Amino acid sequence: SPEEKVLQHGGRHERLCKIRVFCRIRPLSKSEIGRGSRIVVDCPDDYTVTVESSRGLKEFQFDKVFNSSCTQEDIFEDTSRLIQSAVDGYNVCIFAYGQTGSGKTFTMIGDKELKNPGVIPRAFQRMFHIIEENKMKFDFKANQGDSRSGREDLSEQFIFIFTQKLQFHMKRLSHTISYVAIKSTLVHGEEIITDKYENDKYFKCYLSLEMNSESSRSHLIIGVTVESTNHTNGSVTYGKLSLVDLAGSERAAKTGAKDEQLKEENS
Ligand SMILES: Nc1ncnc2c1ncn2[C@@H]1O[C@H](COP(=O)(O)OP(=O)(O)OP(=O)(O)O)[C@@H](O)[C@H]1O
Repeated sequence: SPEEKVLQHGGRHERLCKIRVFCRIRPLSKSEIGRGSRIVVDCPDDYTVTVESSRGLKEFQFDKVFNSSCTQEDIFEDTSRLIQSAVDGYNVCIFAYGQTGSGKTFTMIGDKELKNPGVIPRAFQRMFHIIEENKMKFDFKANQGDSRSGREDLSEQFIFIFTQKLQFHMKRLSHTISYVAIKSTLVHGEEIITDKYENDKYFKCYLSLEMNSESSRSHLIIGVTVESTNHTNGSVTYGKLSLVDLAGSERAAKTGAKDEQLKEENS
């Protein structure tokens, strides 16, 4: 809880509780250009977005606005210090929210070929870098479900694999997965990968829907807990990094999602 952290960290309360909201504007896609669509969003400065609507120009304020020419590097530059914060014992959550096709998956994961990797693979690269630099030991496993909540644990909906070159691959899993645990150990730059999962019926993350031919109608939540031991005084701190690519925020009726897909999307 914030109170506990205040006691632990004294005056750093503000930093611990701070929420920052960024807005990213994506460029028009080829199909939008083909349909003759035009841009109705503008950012007059780094903090303001204006949107043309039937009731006039609407203005919104953000902590930062990234215009359509901003790169994946630009986005990560502004979030990367949070990775160090997680290693330092803070709880950090980065999530993407927006309607289908707005660019959440592109921002968080990247394009399919990973030529333009997004926040998640970059975050892991940065984390491995910090770990290697500090000669730390890395223990990595998927979160376990919280049986008290009575809900299916969303963090069980993923599987991620690191190759020896620390490349990042990921597959979204259906919520029917009963248990997933991936463990990866990195000691002094040498990586050992062990993985284990019961029920390997994962399915491809891209599902075709009425609003977006490549829509991912599931939430993706990756949680990493970082345990750091101070070898001078033996104190142990825990930081948590949660990286989330939410399902589209539009009304379900518009998407055509049904049954299991709809259940997963609503959770
Ligand atoms: N900043 C960007 N630059 C270039 N292409 C982009 C950008 N953002 C998104 N795209 C492209 O736009 C398309 C839709 O983006 P994306 O799949 O990330 O949307 P989404 O918000 O995750 O949608 P859904 O909620 O349905 O999963 C993709 O083909 C993606 O590659």
